[in-house]
Amino acid sequence: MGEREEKTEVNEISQRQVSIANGGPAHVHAVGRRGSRARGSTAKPSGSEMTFSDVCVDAGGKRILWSVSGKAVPGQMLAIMGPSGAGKTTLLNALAGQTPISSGRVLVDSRRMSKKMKRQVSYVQQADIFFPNLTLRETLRYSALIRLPSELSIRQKLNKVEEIITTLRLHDCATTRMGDAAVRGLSGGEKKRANIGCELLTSPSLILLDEPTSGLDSTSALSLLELLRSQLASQQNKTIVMSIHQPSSQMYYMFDKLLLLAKGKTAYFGPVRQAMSFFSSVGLHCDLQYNPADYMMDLVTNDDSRKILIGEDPKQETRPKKLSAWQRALQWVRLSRGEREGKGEEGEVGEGRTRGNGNIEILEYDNSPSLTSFRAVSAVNPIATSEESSPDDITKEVGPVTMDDDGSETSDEDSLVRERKWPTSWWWQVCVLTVRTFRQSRFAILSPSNIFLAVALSVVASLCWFQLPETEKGLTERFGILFFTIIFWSFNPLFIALTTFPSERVVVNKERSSGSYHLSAYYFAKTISEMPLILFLPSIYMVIVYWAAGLNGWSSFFGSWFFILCSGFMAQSLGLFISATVTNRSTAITMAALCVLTSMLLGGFYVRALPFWLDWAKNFSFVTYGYDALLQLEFTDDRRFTCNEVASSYPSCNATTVLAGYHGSGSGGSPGDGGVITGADVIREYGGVYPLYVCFLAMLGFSVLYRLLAYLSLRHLHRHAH
Ligand SMILES: Nc1ncnc2c1ncn2[C@@H]1O[C@H](COP(=O)(O)OP(=O)(O)OP(=O)(O)O)[C@@H](O)[C@H]1O
Repeated sequence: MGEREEKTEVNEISQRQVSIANGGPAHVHAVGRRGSRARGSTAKPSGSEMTFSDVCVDAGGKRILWSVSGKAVPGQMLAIMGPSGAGKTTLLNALAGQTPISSGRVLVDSRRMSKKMKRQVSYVQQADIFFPNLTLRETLRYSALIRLPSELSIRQKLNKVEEIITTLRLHDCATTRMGDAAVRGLSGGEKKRANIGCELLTSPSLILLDEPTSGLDSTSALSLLELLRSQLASQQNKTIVMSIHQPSSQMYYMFDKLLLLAKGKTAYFGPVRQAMSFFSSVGLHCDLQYNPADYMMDLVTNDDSRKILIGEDPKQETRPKKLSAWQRALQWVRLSRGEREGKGEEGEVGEGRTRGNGNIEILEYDNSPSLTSFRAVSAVNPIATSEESSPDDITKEVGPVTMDDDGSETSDEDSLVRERKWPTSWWWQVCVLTVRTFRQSRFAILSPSNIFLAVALSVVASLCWFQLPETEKGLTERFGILFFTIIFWSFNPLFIALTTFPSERVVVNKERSSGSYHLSAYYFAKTISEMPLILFLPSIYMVIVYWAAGLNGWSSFFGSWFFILCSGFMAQSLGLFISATVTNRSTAITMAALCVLTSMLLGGFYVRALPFWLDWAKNFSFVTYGYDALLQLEFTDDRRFTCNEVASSYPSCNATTVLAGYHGSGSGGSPGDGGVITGADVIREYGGVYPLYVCFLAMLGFSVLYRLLAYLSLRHLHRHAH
């Protein structure tokens, strides 16, 4: 490609991205443009046309979807209906590219969905997954800042958010927190609209929604559907595909097309208004008073009618397949079309058996309605009308498809729709995510309960170890307070990470699956933003307890503070690693408890003399380095501890005998200085395994290692999930 052509393409892409974001009538992005071109129209901004043919999905060792086909076109709403377990969510996941399909094709504007194209398809999942502590406006703003292309100014992005808030009538709750089970926030309906709003930010050409009305009262459900119909489908000409359980008749007739599923198979696909005629034509008559959606649900849950519709046969794996009413109707259309067009051999139509041309298989009609019913079906069914396509024709409509370098099929116009891989730069993502994570995490880390815990334990510790004397009693008590401090400020960040990260990971997975940002940007932002937060509570503790206990002066205070923070950072990193690797929460807690208790045992307080073959293990305890550093900072060379009590009983008092009294062990040791033990004596006997700088480097090294492993684990899990 020449330089000039390249520039033109870059310009096109920039304009397209800006227009995508603006979502105004002037926006004609390449996908839509191609779709429009295909239909010979360029005037209207266009959604994307989605066709799926013979989609089969297997999971857990069984087939969940069986050759499901359909088509959704711009400006229309396609409803996917079916009883619980029919495969609606599985189909939507497959259409959104989040579940691999075993066979068949999903095409958007005649191209198979590549990673880049996934960004033009918005998928509003059933669960409303948000950060509970952010307000609705904050949620939309951060999403806009990251997901809208960098060609737009911040002001334009924020304006887009306000537009969405207005469109979805969310003004009244814009400053309300999203909330979750623990924190009250937006109502169910508001959350649904917020969920849709987040996806609308990027002005997608195709919107997939999984049961957006579930959990809503009938008025809210109707108003949500009206909004989707009028604002998105009619005004903005978007393509909407939505699964829905049991709509009222008013809601039902808002859809253009219906795909009815039963046990993973197609029971009907076509215009909603012709569905009832189709069912009548195969002998399934409906009382006019009946809500059509309710009636269809009855049909696909009733064994007899379902057999007619999907040709269910328990032994179908081994016996020649019975064909469903739908398949037979389809075959009839193919056959009659072949006859009309005079292609190939003329098909023979028999009472119980049909033999067709090259395209038509041998069919068995078992207990089936007569062929005349199928003629009737063809008269009412969209598959037989000229302007609509049957699922079988869907693949034929698609132009030549070739393979892209990323392994996805692409057509010759693909170069026009090459999107930049990420809408914003890595650094921009880090900046926005840092602010967002800070705002979200401050509620989790600095929650009232965590603040209360820190203050309460500071007070209790201060009372227990108030103004420790510089005697042998104070000396041994100092071991206790230092060990308690290091353990407390390791446990706390570790368990905060364990309890908060799993829910955060769900949101990140959702955002990452729509290609919003780099995982590394999120992870880097998380590390930076949480640093000041994890420093805050230990700082309160240190200020209170250190001086209340009368520990070793200013320089040791700052040193100890620093090492407590390092220890907290290291423990948080370990917590992240565990919760990123072990997705089951109770297993993660068990793992964490194992790590913590083992580290405590090996940390140098409970067991002074490990067996020689286990001595190396203390290097992997996350308590060892922090405790060792605190001992060295407390027992500096200039400290003097008067040991009169011990000296009166044991005239040859030395550091070993005093400390042995505390620890219940001790052997030999250097002679003391009469009744005085120095800090140097203590360190020589019981601390100072590693110099301070080694303690620091070890803690830093372990923190980086745990974080790196957590990152790799997250990346692996994300790739595995998608
Ligand atoms: N990973 C999986 N392993 C095994 N079975 C699965 C898996 N995913 C889905 N299924 C099964 O596939 C069927 C269809 O599930 P799906 O969630 O698509 O149904 P649905 O129509 O969306 O149901 P609902 O309306 O209750 O949400 C169900 O019987 C479900 O148990």
